[in-house]
Order: sequence, then C-alpha cells, then structure tokens
Amino acid sequence: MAAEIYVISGFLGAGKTTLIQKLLKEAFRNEKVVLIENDFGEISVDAALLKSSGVEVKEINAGCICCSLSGDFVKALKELLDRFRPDKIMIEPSGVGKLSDIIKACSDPRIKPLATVKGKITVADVKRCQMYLDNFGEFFEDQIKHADVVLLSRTERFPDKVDSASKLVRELNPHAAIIAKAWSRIPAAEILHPEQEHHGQGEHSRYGQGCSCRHHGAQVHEEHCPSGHHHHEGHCDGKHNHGAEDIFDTVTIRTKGIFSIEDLQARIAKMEQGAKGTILRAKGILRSTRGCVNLQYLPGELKITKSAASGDMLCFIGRNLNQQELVSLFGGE
Ligand SMILES: Nc1nc2c(ncn2[C@@H]2O[C@H](COP(=O)(O)OP(=O)(O)OP(=O)(O)O)[C@@H](O)[C@H]2O)c(=O)[nH]1
Repeated sequence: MAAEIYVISGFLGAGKTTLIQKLLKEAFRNEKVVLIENDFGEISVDAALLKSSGVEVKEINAGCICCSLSGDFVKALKELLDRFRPDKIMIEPSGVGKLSDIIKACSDPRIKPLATVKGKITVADVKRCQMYLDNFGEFFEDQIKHADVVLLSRTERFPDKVDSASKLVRELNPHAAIIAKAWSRIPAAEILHPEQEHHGQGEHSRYGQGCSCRHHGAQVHEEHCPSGHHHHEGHCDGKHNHGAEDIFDTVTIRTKGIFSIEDLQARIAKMEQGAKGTILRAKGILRSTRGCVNLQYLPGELKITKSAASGDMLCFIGRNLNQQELVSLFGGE
C-alpha cells in the first residue's frame, strides 16, 4: 500500500515540531513512521529532539527543499520509501521553506506510485502572523495558500489575536479548514482528517462567511505561486522562486560551555538589546548546570526546558546576522 505523506509547514517557530510530537503520541503510535526534517542551518536541532522520541528521522540540511534542490529531495524520499517501507511519512520543511516546493517534489513520478500526500497542514502563530505576512509574505503566503488545514498556535496565550489571525488566513486561503482551539482539546484525527470531523465538532469553521471550507462544493484548490504564475500539476519552472538562502542568514554555534539557566537568560537578553541584524529565531540543545537543556527563542519569547537529547549547539536564523558577535556572546568555538 502507498505510504501516506503529511507535510507540516509553518513559519519560524510556529509550532511544527510541537505538532509532530502530538501526532506521534496521539495518532501514529502503532505505525511505522519516518520523519523528514529540513532545518535551515548546518545542524538540525529538531531532528535531535525528535530522535529522542524513538522514531526514524532523516535530516536534510543546508538549504531549503526548493526547486534547485528538489532532485536531491526526491532521491532522498525515494530511498527512504524503498528502505523503510513506512506507513506514514511526516515532512517538516524549514520555517522559511515553501509548502508548494514540497508538494511539487512529492508529485514527482518516482514518488507517486509509492506515496501519496494525505495532509498539507500549516501551523500559524496568531501573535506573529501579521508581522510575518508583512515582512516575509513570499514564504508565509505560500505556506498558508497551499494548506488544506491551518492550525492556529498560541491561541490560549493570545486569545485576543485569534479572530484577526483567522481572518487573515481565510483571506489568503478560502478553502482550508481553520482550527482555532487549544491544542489540548483537538483530537489528532481532526487535524489529519478534518473532512471526517467536519461539523461534528463545529468549531473549526466558525470564522469567515458561513462555511467556506474546502469540504463543501468539491472545490479544486489550484496551485498558485506568489508570482501569480500557474503551476501545471504542481510544477513550476523555478525561475521566479526565491530560495530562503537569498533572504535569510543562519549562524550555527558549537560550544563546550556549561551554562546556568540565569546565565543563558542574561546572554539572550544581551543579544536582544545589542546584537546587530534581526534575529528571528534561535534554538539549540546546550549543556547547563542542571543537565542538557533545549533553548527556544523567538522575539519576545524564551523557553529553556530540560532536554532528553544531549548536545552543544545553538542555531540562529535572521537577517544580516553578525556571526562573530553571536559566537563571542555564546562562547562558541
Ligand atoms: N504557548 C505556546 N507555545 C507554543 C505553541 N506552539 C509552539 N510553542 C512554543 O514555540 C516554540 C517553538 O515551537 P516549535 O514546535 O519548535 O516550532 P517550529 O515551528 O518547529 O520551529 P522551527 O522549525 O524552528 O521554525 C517552542 O518553545 C514551543 O514550546 C503554542 O500553541 N502555545
């Protein structure tokens, strides 16, 4: 039987890895699952974190799965299918990857007989989606427009942002199911198969004008790219497609430092106040005086939690980053 592919996309820090962890626990417990991680950077922090949950993880690093790399991606995907014969494949593109690129690669004739895309799920952060749309629209819009399910994150922390975020998503994608509930109250089946759950739970379509979800009227969601060119069966010529590497910088640091939590907090605060360039995301696994920790940073949000995976790496994504400054701030080698 053909493997089922679920693509979990979303801008930087939206909650893709968190969602994958939920799906692994709640939906795919007894299935043979392979994860494909495409972190934008030399090392994949997400892959390290997810490996510690015991699933097969394949990392594809150094650049996004864009037109120019899709040949390699298709080859890697085909090898995985032949080698592991999985029931399910979850693909987590980089936060600055395009969902349309993944869909295109999965519709390659080498893949089609072996695997079928069953879900195109995009996670959208209610607090930051307007800012991402305004500043990085080419990537953010692509992720929203090509999704069949958009799952809003941080709805509990920012309840006042939920309506405007839902409206923004609905304007970009009139057909997707929008799920706006607290994640703890969302059964995995509702995310994976919203058509079966539709109107049973009632809540996912309460935004927009009446019911405008993709499940009514058998609407065909055409593949549009930001340039306005038409894709034919998901294929484009690649000429108009900007890669993330043209726009975003990444800095990866390896450090032997053993930090206290307070020290890490202070270094991040110093980085926020003084670092040159725009830091959009930082994440890593570091040694601390209390064992290994997972550091997750987004502007205005820092979480440092105990990590089952061990590591000594910190990765930054942003614009006009100053590598030397970051290396010296975090005691990099
Ligand atoms: N409060 C809250 N925090 C969240 C939610 N979703 C994700 N987070 C936090 O946001 C941070 C980033 O989450 P990830 O799941 O790593 O996000 P991601 O989309 O995989 O990130 P990248 O792959 O680096 O772009 C973590 O600290 C999460 O705990 C949410 O719905 N509410």
